[in-house]
Amino acid sequence: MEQTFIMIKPDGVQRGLVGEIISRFEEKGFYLKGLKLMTVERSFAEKHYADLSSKPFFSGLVEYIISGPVVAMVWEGKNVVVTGRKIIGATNPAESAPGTIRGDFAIEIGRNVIHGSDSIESARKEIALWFPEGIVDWQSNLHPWIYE
Ligand SMILES: Nc1ncnc2c1ncn2[C@@H]1O[C@H](COP(=O)(O)OP(=O)(O)OP(=O)(O)O)[C@@H](O)[C@H]1O
Repeated sequence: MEQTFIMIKPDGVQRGLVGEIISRFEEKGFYLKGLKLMTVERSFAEKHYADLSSKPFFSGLVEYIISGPVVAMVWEGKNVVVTGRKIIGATNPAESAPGTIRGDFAIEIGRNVIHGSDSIESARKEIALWFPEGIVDWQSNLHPWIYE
């Protein structure tokens, strides 16, 4: 089934939003397949955000991501990449709808609490980068209650 990479950024961890964010994905019906709290090196953050290296905010973005621990996760489910982005909300919290994570918990684009892969291909690359050891293989007993 489809998988996505979700990262709770340092502000989300510092602000005690880890449980709330995990709950939103769990309650939707997605399955948690990988989870770890970690700090990342500058070079690792630069690799994760390599596509944005030419942007003027790139160095500030990297400083932000390495400023404290992050929670790296893999979530699985039907359409989880697109639906995960909807749960997260628009990149700029000023434009994120209420009810989304950024709409409910963030004000500034540079402190927007959470990252989610923007395509199936990005998800594949990001999961390989963040979980080189692989992820846990398990199936939820709730599956028939969530899927037709
Ligand atoms: N103009 C900006 N100023 C400061 N930070 C920015 C700006 N634009 C984007 N960012 C930061 O860079 C991150 C990556 O930007 P991108 O355009 O890939 O948005 P996104 O895909 O919604 O976010 P993410 O990749 O974190 O899920 C944003 O989440 C935000 O933290």
